[in-house]
Amino acid sequence: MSSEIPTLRWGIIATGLISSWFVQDLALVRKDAKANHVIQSIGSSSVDKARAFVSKHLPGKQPTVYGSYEEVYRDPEVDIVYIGTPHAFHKQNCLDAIHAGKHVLCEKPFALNADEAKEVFAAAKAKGNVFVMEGVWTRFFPLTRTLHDLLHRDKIIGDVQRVFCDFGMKMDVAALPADSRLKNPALGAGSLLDIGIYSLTWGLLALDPLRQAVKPTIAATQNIEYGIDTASSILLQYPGKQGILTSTMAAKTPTSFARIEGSEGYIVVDGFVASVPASFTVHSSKLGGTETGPDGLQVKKYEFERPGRGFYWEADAVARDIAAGNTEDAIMPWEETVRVLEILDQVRKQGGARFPQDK
Ligand SMILES: NC(=O)C1=CN([C@@H]2O[C@H](COP(=O)(O)OP(=O)(O)OC[C@H]3O[C@@H](n4cnc5c(N)ncnc54)[C@H](OP(=O)(O)O)[C@@H]3O)[C@@H](O)[C@H]2O)C=CC1
Ligand SMILES: O=C1OC[C@@H](O)[C@H](O)[C@H]1O
Repeated sequence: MSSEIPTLRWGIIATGLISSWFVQDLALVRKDAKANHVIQSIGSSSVDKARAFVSKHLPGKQPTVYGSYEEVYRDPEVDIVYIGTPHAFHKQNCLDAIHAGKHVLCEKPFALNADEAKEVFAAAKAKGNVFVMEGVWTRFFPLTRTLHDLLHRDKIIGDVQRVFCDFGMKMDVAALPADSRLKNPALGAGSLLDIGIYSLTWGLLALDPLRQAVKPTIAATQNIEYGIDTASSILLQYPGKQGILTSTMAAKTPTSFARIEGSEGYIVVDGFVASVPASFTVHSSKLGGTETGPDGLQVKKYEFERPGRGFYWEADAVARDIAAGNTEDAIMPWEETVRVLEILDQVRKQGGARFPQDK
């Protein structure tokens, strides 16, 4: 790769909440940017929606606007398609973009189940030379990378033994319209794929980040209401270590936390706003500092700045991968997307949440 930072031209499909967050972040001026991001075109179910999206979220910019997704796939000025549609459309959107020869960054969850994800990756492999990644943005945060290194490179709390993680949102499912992406099973609704995926992500990052351990034993239970899981609890059992990973759409107030326990201490990840933590605190006999907590362990808090929301970290990684000729990213490779979806499939099998698209 040359010393110049790469430029990537994005075609955005769908003009909902996440697409607005994504483009706002990519439009930020950053002094430490690792790539230039150009919002080249916007595709929506209606050209008026696309125009309104641009004037609201990209003032002063003039991307090409389309009243369909197909025109984005066909746009020769677009290098990569960002997919911000509801879960149930991800597979077909990915296949269509790949078929047109575009790189793809697809929002989480990558697909409804592991079979769908494998179908997309097979298509990408057959096409050759297209980069595809699931946008699990929190994996790319400096906070997450630092936590990963402290846990696994420095073994700052010794051997990881247990992980607790909860993500609770107040979504008032009863009041949502039947066609909401958060309520309609045909759109992939439910707590598990929408927010439980984050709890599972923290669990896997702590317990088995490199997919080296044997596959875990899974025990799971789900509240099924309105035909979807409104709450899910997962127990992941690895030899000598376990994760307790939960999600609910019925929290009284939004709650999120993660606590990772090891043989020499523990780490509390906190300051969450929805899926995003602000800091973590290490309590350990291995810190080498002087400040100690009531439990006699040394204590160190790690805090992180996050201008905007933080989508540019995953976008920069994607741009650098593409410039380097990679078809997968090392932090979120295809195998990891499949591992996560296989666990989610197993949880739904035990818990009872079904999508019409499941075989
Ligand atoms: N990384 C993160 O923090 C977050 C990720 N997400 C993920 O982003 C994706 C989209 O979520 P979000 O932006 O909240 O969803 P929204 O409901 O806000 O937007 C979805 C958009 O998809 C398009 N769409 C196409 N078909 C349908 C349909 N049948 N019903 C509804 N919308 C449709 C519409 O855009 P148009 O009419 O322009 O085509 C719509 O605006 C999901 O995969 C979700 O999990 C969501 C929130 C946060
Ligand atoms: O990814 C997400 O994180 C935040 C939630 O509000 C949202 O529903 C979900 O898709």
